[in-house]
Amino acid sequence: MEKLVIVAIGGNSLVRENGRDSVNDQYEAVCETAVHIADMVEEGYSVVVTHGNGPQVGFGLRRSEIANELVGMPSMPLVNCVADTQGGIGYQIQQALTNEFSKRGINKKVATVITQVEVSKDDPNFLNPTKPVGSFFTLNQAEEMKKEHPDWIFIEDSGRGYRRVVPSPKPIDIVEKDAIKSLIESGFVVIAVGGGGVPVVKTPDDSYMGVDAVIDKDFATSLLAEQISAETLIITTGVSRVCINFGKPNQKALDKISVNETKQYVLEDHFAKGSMLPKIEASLNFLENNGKRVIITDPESLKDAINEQAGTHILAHSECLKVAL
Ligand SMILES: Nc1ncnc2c1ncn2[C@@H]1O[C@H](COP(=O)(O)OP(=O)(O)O)[C@@H](O)[C@H]1O
Ligand SMILES: NC(=O)OP(=O)(O)O
Repeated sequence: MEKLVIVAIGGNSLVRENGRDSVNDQYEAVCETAVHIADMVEEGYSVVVTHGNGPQVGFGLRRSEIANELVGMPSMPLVNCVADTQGGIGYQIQQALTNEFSKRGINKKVATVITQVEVSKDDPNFLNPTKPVGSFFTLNQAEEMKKEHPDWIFIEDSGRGYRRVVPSPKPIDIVEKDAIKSLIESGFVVIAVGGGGVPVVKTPDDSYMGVDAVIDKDFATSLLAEQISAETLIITTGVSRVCINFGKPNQKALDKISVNETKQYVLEDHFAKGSMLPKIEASLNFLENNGKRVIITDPESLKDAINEQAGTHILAHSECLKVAL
């Protein structure tokens, strides 16, 4: 039986630096990541892919706002912007993987599942927006924009600039989990919970209804990993390893750490809110709910990382004991 691995692709890792952030540039980045995912499939892993949408959902929301401001087009609710990014990025990953598999003669089919993710309507995060979306701005630019749009909230994002934030409730259930499981069991490489999933709440008559928010894809990925009993959770992002003292002269990259060490680093405030902290919290959730190992790395290091030659590895307690023996 193939080992089940879930790989989360960061939304920022698909947006190129130096302004190369068109849809075509993003497809190029997706194709590069597809090469590394195909390497893992060739090594015999059963792979589920999830992805972020932080930059892309912000771009979509802004496009809709500008069209509304300039020509009065009806604006697009945030929840629909999320669904659009799930379809748009899922399409690119699906095509890139299908082409890569065909080029290498890998006999695997790919399917993207439009995934609704249930959240609680009473989640306190609706009142305290924390999820950065869209472009990065200077402090001056953010202050100018705030004059025009007093209701927008900006935060500083890991030394990279200022970004708008939107509410980010915690995921509590993956509505399409059974469909995802069936596809995995039938041998598909499945792409799911894109952009953290389309956020929905249960109504009093037990129906689902979309809500305006962006779920953190690391939390949604960790929940999906738990619900499909994945062995390994891999989070790819812009750095090859997680660091302590990040961005300081005494920055140190982490290679292999235990759950307890990780918790200690969280208490010491080593991981930035809205960027690295959710990845770490999602990793701890997974490991405390029967997950075996988490790897955080950049897409280029995927193959080496799964063979323990790269990345930051966070190990469940029992796995640490195995390493020590
Ligand atoms: N302690 C840390 N170690 C490594 N990177 C960190 C740390 N704290 C913050 N970061 C930043 O967080 C980024 C990852 O968050 P982000 O770009 O928001 O994720 P995503 O790739 O999911 O879009 C890294 O590329 C790095 O710039
Ligand atoms: N939805 C989400 O968490 O996206 P990013 O990973 O791009 O921030």
